[in-house]
Amino acid sequence: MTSNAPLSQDQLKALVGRAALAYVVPGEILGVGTGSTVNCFIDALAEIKDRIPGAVSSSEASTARLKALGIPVFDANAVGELAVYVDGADEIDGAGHMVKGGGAALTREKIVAAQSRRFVCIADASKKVPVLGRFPIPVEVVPMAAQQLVRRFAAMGGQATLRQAKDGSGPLVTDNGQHILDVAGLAIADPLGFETQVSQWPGVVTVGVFAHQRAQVCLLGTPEGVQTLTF
Ligand SMILES: O=C(CO)[C@H](O)[C@H](O)COP(=O)(O)O
Repeated sequence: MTSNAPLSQDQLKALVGRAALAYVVPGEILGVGTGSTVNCFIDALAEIKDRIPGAVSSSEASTARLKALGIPVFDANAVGELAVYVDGADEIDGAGHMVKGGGAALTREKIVAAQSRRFVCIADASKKVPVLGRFPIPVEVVPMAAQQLVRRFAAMGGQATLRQAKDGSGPLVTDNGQHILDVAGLAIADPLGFETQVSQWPGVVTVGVFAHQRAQVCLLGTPEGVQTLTF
């Protein structure tokens, strides 16, 4: 018996996670992002792990999942340029610019993306937006600069809040020992300019707008199946 029920968000994530296998280059180490969509990709990747030497990971969480599935994880400093980087996004616009960092892994994600020739973004269709900024922009910051940066964002019309740990223990601490500001209320008309400007503010480690490291391909999970966007 077949069902005509629309695919759930989880099913769409699984669909694009599997579709990304087509971009894995046999014999080459690949870069792996972070998040629930990437978890689907990692699970699918395990089925073809004999075809790749391993991965460079963008977070402790992805490293643990890769290793648990028997996929070797390499130090970014031990390898050269990567052919492909597969990661999710919180938002993606029509030019492949993204907002990332909902999972707090933005700094290592941007580093691995910068080490890779091609960024393949995997996302369900709800992530596609005309203009970035509906999702509050994550910014990883050095803790002592947090309130100074809250004021800087306020001056440009944004409301920045310090992200809290889910266990109620206080501010969330990233894999790099830093904090995250989530900046609401900004419509990012010029992603490249915004990323360039905010990256220069003292205390900013990484801004979660990925314009310099934009996607070249997006596999978007839609009710009609996987839509491939190229930028
Ligand atoms: O940037 C990220 C983590 O820092 C993720 O890619 C982004 O938050 C999307 O996650 P998900 O696939 O769970 O929706």
